[in-house]
Amino acid sequence: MSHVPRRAPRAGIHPDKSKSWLRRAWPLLKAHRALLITSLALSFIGLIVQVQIPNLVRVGIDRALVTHTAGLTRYVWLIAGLALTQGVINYLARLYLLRTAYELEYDLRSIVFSHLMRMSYGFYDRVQSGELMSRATSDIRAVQMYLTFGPSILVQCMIAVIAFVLMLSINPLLAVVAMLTMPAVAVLGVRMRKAIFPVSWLIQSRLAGVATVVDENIQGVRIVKAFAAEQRQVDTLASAADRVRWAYTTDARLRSRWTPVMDNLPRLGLALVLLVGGLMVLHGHATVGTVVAFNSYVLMLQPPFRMLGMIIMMGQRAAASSQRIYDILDTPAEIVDPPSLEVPPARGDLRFREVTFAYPDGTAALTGLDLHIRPGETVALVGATGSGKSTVGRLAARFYDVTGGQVLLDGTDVRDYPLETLRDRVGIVPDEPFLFSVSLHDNIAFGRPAATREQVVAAATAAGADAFIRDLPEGYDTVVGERGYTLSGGQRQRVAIARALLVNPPVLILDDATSAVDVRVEHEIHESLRALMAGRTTIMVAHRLATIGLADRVILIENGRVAADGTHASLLATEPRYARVLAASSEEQEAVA
Ligand SMILES: Nc1ncnc2c1ncn2[C@@H]1O[C@H](COP(=O)(O)OP(=O)(O)OP(=O)(O)O)[C@@H](O)[C@H]1O
Repeated sequence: MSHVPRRAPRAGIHPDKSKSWLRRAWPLLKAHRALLITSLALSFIGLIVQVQIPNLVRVGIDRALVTHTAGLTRYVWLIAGLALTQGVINYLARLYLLRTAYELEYDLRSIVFSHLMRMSYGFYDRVQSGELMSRATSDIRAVQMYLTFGPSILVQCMIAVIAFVLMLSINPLLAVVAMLTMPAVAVLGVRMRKAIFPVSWLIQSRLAGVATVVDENIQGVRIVKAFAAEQRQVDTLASAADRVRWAYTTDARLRSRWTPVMDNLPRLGLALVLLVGGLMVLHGHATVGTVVAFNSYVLMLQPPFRMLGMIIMMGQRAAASSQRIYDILDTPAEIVDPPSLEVPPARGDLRFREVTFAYPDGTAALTGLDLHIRPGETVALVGATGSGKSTVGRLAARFYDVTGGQVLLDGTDVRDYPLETLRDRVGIVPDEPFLFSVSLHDNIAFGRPAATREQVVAAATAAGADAFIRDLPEGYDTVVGERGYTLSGGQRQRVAIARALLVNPPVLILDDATSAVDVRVEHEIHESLRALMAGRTTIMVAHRLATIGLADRVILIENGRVAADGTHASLLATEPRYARVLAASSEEQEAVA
């Protein structure tokens, strides 16, 4: 996998939960202050320049056109020059603001994603992946928008103060008249946003609903077809799409009601200025240039007032979004590195001592499990469905921590190993392996990205994957996964085994990892495993007799503890429960076949 050098986030979120959301985000904002402040300062300077333009128009009209005391071109050039300057300044201000926004977004995304990667199995058991995706995208965007565009809008509002002061110095009465419509613009702007905003939320969540329906039905299209449920699923989509349509129509109705109001307020302002200003001109209390200039001010000042409503809503949304992001960041990783980093040399001795374990939702899975697996042993775990076999592997790799008792690897509690070392020593191949949408080489080298092609091929050969990979159009460079070549279940399992083998762990856990491979290939895999890695401790969660036959020892698990322990032959002879479990699982397999 190619590794792009990345920059670490410049700062984090303040860990103190009692602080307000903005104060917690402050370190992040502070880390980017140079860019943000430059952008705000530039936009402030740009606004000062902008405010000068109507004033120059006023002086130009009065002197060049009314009193003929100055030349016209001079003002034209001055105004053009100011407009150009303002354009350049605004260009830079906007560029820096957007850069700040995307830098912030990058940091937030890195912080959230790194945290998600640290979270343990228990966390992912509890949360919904769709919800996490939304937090990782729209919530981050909402916070970023407010943190950067919020200050920028506030700076734009300052234009109002500057312009008002300037207007007061020119004509106090007309200045007040020009500002008359502003409170109405601000109040109506807030009302408009309040009316429209909930509908925008609704649109977002309903669009997400449609996306989920589409996504699930495309992922599960084989099931839909198997049950000839196409029409029903189309109906499900239609009703989700109908909800989106309703939300959009409501949004359109609200917008078409509000937009004319908001658009006409400036015209009302213009009319007022023309009325009062015009009367003043007629009575000699104001100049024509003043009326023209004040018209420009009215038009210039309304947008920032309109945006006040937006900034309030953006603030509310950002507060809610930040809370959801903080909820993730405030969830501590349950499985973390221990303080002491002394570890014994790897031998592959695994011992479960009085282990009890319940999943985070309270389901008891292990209830006093005692088991010792010696270095180099191959052990099959056999038991009824739900008896706790997979859980044994998950605790050995410390995906979860035991509720009681201890899991010892080479005499040391797994909780005393640095996680990276532990995962190097305990390799686990799940029954439903996940492949990334990258090449087979990169999928196999996932745990050892620096591995050479020879090492990857050796691992694939041991896992019985080399032959079929070579037959693929692009061999090891074939891209698999969602957007690539589709492998069969058994082929995927072999790739996953190769991936675990490349790390060369002293303890290998095959959690039903060969269930989709036919018995002959399974035998080949185990033969090559045996030859290649004599001395490796292997635990197999096994249902098939053929798999069990490969084990030195069989452990019968019942209700989360060891019910019997011995060779296949001895258990078959002495343990009726073992015979019953085998009979049940072979019946199950026949039913599946
Ligand atoms: N992530 C989880 N959250 C909550 N309960 C779980 C979780 N995984 C497993 N369990 C429960 O823990 C118990 C033991 O599960 P485990 O997967 O270890 O059984 P198993 O023997 O491997 O079963 P199977 O042969 O069907 O794979 C079961 O009651 C199961 O429902």
